[in-house]
Parts: sequence; structure tokens; C-alpha cells
Amino acid sequence: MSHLPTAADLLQRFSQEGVRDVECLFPDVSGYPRGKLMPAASFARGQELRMAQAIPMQCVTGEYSYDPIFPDEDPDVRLVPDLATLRRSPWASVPRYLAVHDCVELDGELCAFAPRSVLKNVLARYAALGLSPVVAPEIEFYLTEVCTDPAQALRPPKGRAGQGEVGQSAFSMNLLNALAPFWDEFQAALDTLGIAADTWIHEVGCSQYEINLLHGDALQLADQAFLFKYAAKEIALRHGMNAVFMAKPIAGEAGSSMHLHQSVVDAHGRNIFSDEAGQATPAFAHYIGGLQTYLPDLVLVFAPFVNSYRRYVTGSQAPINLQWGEDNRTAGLRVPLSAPAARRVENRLAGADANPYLAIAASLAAGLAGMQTQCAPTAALVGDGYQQTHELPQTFMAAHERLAGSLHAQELLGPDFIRAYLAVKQLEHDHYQAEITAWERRYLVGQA
Ligand SMILES: NC(=O)CC[C@H](N)C(=O)O
Repeated sequence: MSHLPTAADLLQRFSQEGVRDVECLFPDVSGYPRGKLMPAASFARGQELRMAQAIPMQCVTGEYSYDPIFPDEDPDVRLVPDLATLRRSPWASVPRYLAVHDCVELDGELCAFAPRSVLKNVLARYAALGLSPVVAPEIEFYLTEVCTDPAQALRPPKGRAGQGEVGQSAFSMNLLNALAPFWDEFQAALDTLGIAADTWIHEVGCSQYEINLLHGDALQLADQAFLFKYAAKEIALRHGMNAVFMAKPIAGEAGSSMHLHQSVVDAHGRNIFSDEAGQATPAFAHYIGGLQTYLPDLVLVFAPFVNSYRRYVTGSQAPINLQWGEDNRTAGLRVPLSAPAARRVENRLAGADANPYLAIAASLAAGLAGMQTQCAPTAALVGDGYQQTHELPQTFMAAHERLAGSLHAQELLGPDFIRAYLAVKQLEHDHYQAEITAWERRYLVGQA
């Protein structure tokens, strides 16, 4: 455990660097950054921060469903900084720091509705067994011109050649270089935030990119994925672009995922998925069996919006099943070829739109439950998984109903969280249903 700064350390550092304020951040239910800006000296002295308990549970349209989730009194929770996350803010125009916070009830319990709490509660279950998960997210996203009219399709940025790219150019170095001023600043921002990228590529889609984060501690990687998205959006706007993490932002183009590689190490740092001889252990099979058993109920966590379900299409490298296979991208659960120490499973279910805290929590909880109940996996998928039928809920409401009917989900992620999540997601869906779409106008105006 690295040394955390004391109040005196912080006061000294802030005054030396002329720091004016600190962004006191927490991820909301969608994984979007919310928080308060606090004078640096107050932060250093540990001044208490409070807000209404329901704030993390606002849906994307800004509302939250009071009834029946929250107490009538709309009580306070405290925002408590995790000082290990304290970093210089890369985008502020004045010297500023940021830190990720936990939402804590006044009695000291982690607030059950806050996504960071949900992950911490799952990790506590691993810790009680002397285990720690290792996680590596791979994050895909599009860079587009700033979207000023939601009725229009998103367009690729002009880039250095003055004309947006066309077609599909996976791994193109020229096109990666075309937006070099953005990448240079973004890479510097990630360095400042302590986020180590493993590789950067141009993905299949038109102006779609993928950055793989270096594997590590699950909570740290969730914080990193959260800050990665925040940083991408901030830096892209400085370059006249939107960084878009929707699962399927452009019809006919590839969707964007957040694949999650995961393994588990024991107290000695040994990967429990491989034995001394380098062979896969029963724990590895049970972990995969757990993902296959419990994830179908939890799809709404990996695919949280109506848009998410447009990504799960045949032949797109996006999953339509929860089969597992070695080195097989048509399986929802891919086992990459690796050395025994790096034996892991890649859960390909999450879209880039998923909340990283919740997606990581759900995947790790399912795997752990699989190991504890010794879930047997199916036989490995060999060949093309797209030849098989869809195994995932194909619409938002189908996934919502599945989650609503699941006792397992309540055990894995907590009944209060599941109740709140279902209510928020229902509210969001009601908004969607109230909107008349371009499709309806295109095909029905002249006829109906
Ligand atoms: N890197 C890949 O395998 C592509 C994944 C694909 N874009 C998806 O949405 O799942």
C-alpha cells in the first residue's frame, strides 16, 4: 500500500503548486462524472462534503425515481475521497486536482446505490477468501465532429487532410496519425492521471479507436476506465470533436465495446486459473461456468441503454452468445492464448457505454459465485458462434424483465442497488418511449 498524503502534505503541495481547487468526483449510475468543486485548502483539511443520497442514481435525462427507492426525507450521504486517486487535473485552465470519492451513509456504511460501493462490496468478498481479481478493460470509442443536431447522423472529424475518413480501416496508422494533436494531448492527460495504456489502435469503424489499459487491481482499473472516458471527452472538445462511447453510435458501423479481461490471484500473487504444471485449474472452469450461469440475468448492467442492444449483431465481433472458446472472437467469453501466469477469460459482453464499476462488479461477482458453487461450464465452442442462435436478451425491456425476475442478481450486487437500478432504467425507458423517432417520420408521415 503506497503512502497516502496527510493534511499537512496536501497543504504544502497545493500551496507550492498554486492549486486553487479540487474536483471531488464520483461516478453516477451511468458511470458519468458528477461531483463538487472544493477550494484546495478545504479539501486538504478534510472538510466534510455532503449531498442528497439520490444524486448518484439520476438517469441520463437528469431525473431519479423517488418512489419506492429512497426514504421520503431525501437524506444526506457524505462524499469521502479515496486519496490514492488524487491526481493533477489535466484539463483545468488553473492548477487543479481531482479525486474519486465514495458515497458513504452518515452511519459510515457505503451507500448501497453508488456504483463504486457495489464494486467494493464484491471485492470485499474476494478479499475475505484471500483472493484479488486482476482486470484489464479494452475501451472502444468514436471520435466525431461535435454533434449539434441529434436528428443527424454523427460524422467523422475532418482530420489533417481536411476531409473525414470513409470506409473501414482497421489498424490504419495514417488515420491514427490524422488526429495526432488530439492523441498527443490525450496521451499526456492519461500520463498525468496515472493511466497506463497498453496499446492504441484505429479500430474497424470509421473514426473508431481502441485503447487497451494495462491490467491491474480491479478498483484501480474501474477508476481508470471512469477517468479515461472523462478525459477523452474533455480533450476531444478542445479539438472540436466529441468522444462518443455509445455502444452503436452509427448505423452500419461497428459497435463499441469494453471487453473485460479477468483473472484471480491468491495472497502470493499466483494466478489461481493455472496449476503448478501450467494447466488450467478447476477454478478456471468454474469461473467460466459462473459467467455462463449468472450473466444472462445481468445483461442490463453490460448493455444499459436502448442503444446497447443494436450492438449485439451477428458477424460484428460483438457477442450474441455466452459460449466460451479458445482464441475465438465469435464467443461471448474468449480465452486468449497466453502463458499460464496470464491465463484469463475475456468477457466481451460490455459495451463502451457500460458503467465500468458495475460491469466489472457484475462480471467478478458472477465468476466468484461460479467458483463457490462449482458451476460446470459448457464444452468449449469450436468454430463460428454466429451460426448459433442468439442467447442474449435482444432488447432493453427483455433484459430489464430478466433482471427484475432474478434473485441471483440481488445476491450478487445487493437488493437495494438492483431495486434502484431497475427503477432508474425504467424511467429512462419511459423517456425513450415518449420520443417520436426519425424512422417513424420517414416511413409513416406519408402513409398514416
Ligand atoms: N476488438 C474487437 O474485437 C471488436 C469488438 C466490437 N467492436 C464490439 O463491439 O464488440
